Amino acid sequence: MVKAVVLGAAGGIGQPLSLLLKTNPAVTELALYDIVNAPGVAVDLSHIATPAKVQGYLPPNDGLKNALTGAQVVVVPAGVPRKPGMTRDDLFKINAGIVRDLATAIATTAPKAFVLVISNPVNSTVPIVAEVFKQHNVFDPKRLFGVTTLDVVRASTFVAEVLGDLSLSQSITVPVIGGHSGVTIVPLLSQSSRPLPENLDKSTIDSLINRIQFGGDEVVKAKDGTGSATLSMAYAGAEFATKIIRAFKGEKGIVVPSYVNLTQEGGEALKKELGKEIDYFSAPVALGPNGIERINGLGAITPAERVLVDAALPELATSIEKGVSFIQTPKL
Ligand SMILES: NC(=O)c1ccc[n+]([C@@H]2O[C@H](COP(=O)([O-])OP(=O)(O)OC[C@H]3O[C@@H](n4cnc5c(N)ncnc54)[C@H](O)[C@@H]3O)[C@@H](O)[C@H]2O)c1
Ligand SMILES: O=C(O)C[C@H](O)C(=O)O
Repeated sequence: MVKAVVLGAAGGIGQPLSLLLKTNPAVTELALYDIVNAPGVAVDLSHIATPAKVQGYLPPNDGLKNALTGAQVVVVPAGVPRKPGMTRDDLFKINAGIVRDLATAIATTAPKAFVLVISNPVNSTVPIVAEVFKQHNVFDPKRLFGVTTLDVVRASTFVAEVLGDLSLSQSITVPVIGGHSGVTIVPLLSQSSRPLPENLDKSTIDSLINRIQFGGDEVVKAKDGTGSATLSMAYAGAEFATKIIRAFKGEKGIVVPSYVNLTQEGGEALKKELGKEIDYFSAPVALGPNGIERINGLGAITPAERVLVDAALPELATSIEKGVSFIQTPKL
């Protein structure tokens, strides 16, 4: 039995993500919570002929608590998206409080659930969730994930485009490490499961890296003020949730990049490799029934990739500190 919960289920990501979770036969219960429209979305999805029993919840009458009760997996795409000209960090002002309040509800109602954070800025919202859980003495780093899968999906697609054959995209995996914004997104093209041609010129490689790092801006610009990536994010979020559920149900050998807390198996070794005392980083993690079993290291990265990692660290550290102090600093 797997109960999955989507917080922010009526939004641009929430609706298609809920649809994809409803089509996952491993999900037996699907709870959809939003401050608006969730019951309608739930009734609509409930007519789909798959096992999950779907229920929608709004804030009144303990809606959030009832949605979360008994949850194994909680996916959080609640919050505002970017408009052209904004950075993800510009969303902090609104989304930090939303994520804090939802994390408080998860910590008190479903503290053992796997929490998958999509709301931006991910580099700060994941530390926010961790600090809230610490305040409630229920923090387990193995169960908290920043969803960076869209960067991985983009890397597969854009590499396949460079290779001139989109049909390759589903078989190409490229580890994307660091964090989830601009220069903190570090694709390790040298570790692509399908090597790039050796004679590829530097400007093609540089623009490929730049496109993966700023793929989100490409969508924000194209949507022209109406939001950011929703459909590709729903696909990526469902892919990630499916892997968490498969590992939870006992499948072995699943390794996925995710933005995680480094106070756990493999974290110290990774910090040594990074050469920086940092508490969160996106790296490939090995999954098991209790969440993260081990954080993997960087592998054999090239000197050029090392430059990208070094460039990511200062911004990451600032974003982490911003999230942590949002919870730790007493409000006047
Ligand atoms: N991690 C990633 O790769 C990634 C990718 C795309 C978007 N995002 C982020 O995901 C978030 C959502 O994007 P979207 O396009 O779906 O936005 P959206 O505005 O379409 O949907 C957000 C939903 O959250 C709901 N919401 C707001 N406050 C809430 C609360 N307190 N409790 C429950 N629900 C609440 C809204 O009612 C809305 O339905 C944004 O912060 C965006 O930046 C992250
Ligand atoms: O770009 C955004 O603001 C949304 C998301 O983080 C993305 O990468 O598409």
